Amino acid sequence: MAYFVKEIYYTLQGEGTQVGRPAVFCRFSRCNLWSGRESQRSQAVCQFCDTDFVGTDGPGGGRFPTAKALAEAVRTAWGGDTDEHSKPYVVCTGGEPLLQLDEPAIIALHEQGFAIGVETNGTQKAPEGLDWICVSPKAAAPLMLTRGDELKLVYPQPLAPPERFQDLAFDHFLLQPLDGPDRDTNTALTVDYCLAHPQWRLSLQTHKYIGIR
Ligand SMILES: C[S@@+](CC[C@H](N)C(=O)[O-])C[C@H]1O[C@@H](n2cnc3c(N)ncnc32)[C@H](O)[C@@H]1O
Ligand SMILES: Nc1nc2[nH]cc(C(=O)O)c2c(=O)[nH]1
Ligand code: SF4
Ligand SMILES: [Mg+2]
Repeated sequence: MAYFVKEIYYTLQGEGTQVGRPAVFCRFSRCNLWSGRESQRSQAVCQFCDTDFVGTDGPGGGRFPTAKALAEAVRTAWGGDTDEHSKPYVVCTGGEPLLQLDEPAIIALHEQGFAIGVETNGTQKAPEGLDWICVSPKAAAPLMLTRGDELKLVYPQPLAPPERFQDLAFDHFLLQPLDGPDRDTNTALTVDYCLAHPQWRLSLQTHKYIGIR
């Protein structure tokens, strides 16, 4: 199977429990909850997306004909050491990565020495072998993935309050302020919710504050 990838680049994980960890970001094209076209945002199931995932024209992006070719491109983006002190890490995101990320890709990435994280909207089943699963539920989308390593809810979503997710089988529960024109207000609301409900921790999108991607 061929893989369609918007961009592949090396940066720091900006969000969630693994914040600050060097990682190759492999951003798959396409999402099942929005076409990616601005003209269709207001009709989309997920309307707050902060990401361009359309096409394959970003840095390091392209159509990769095989899992091996994809994994080699990820390895090239890592560049540096792969000794026992610096096991390489890839974050598969998108778009919705679980529309494309399959077991052959996971095997090929493991063969290149990578631990594999995924950022998913939780509407698809996850293939075997992932090392870190971050689920970020969207209010209007059915949640299929009800277990994983972290649940990272964008807050506030009036139709998806944190109470709906607090008993699911995740090790970490995070609230991430909804970015957009009301980011500061949403950050204050998120702080208040975490203070009142200490099961939840604040996840800031740190890369946006320090000007990295
Ligand atoms: C662009 S999504 C791609 C992965 C997957 N489709 C998902 O939604 O989880 C990556 C992360 O950014 C979050 N995100 C997207 N738009 C956001 C926004 N406007 N404010 C805060 N977080 C946002 C998503 O909830 C998700 O955790
Ligand atoms: N630095 C950085 N960290 C991230 N963590 C999750 C991201 C995503 O878009 O999935 C993201 C991103 O876009 N950039
Ligand atoms: S599900 Fe993820 S990639 Fe898809 S539109 Fe929403 S935030 Fe963007
Ligand atoms: Mg992002």
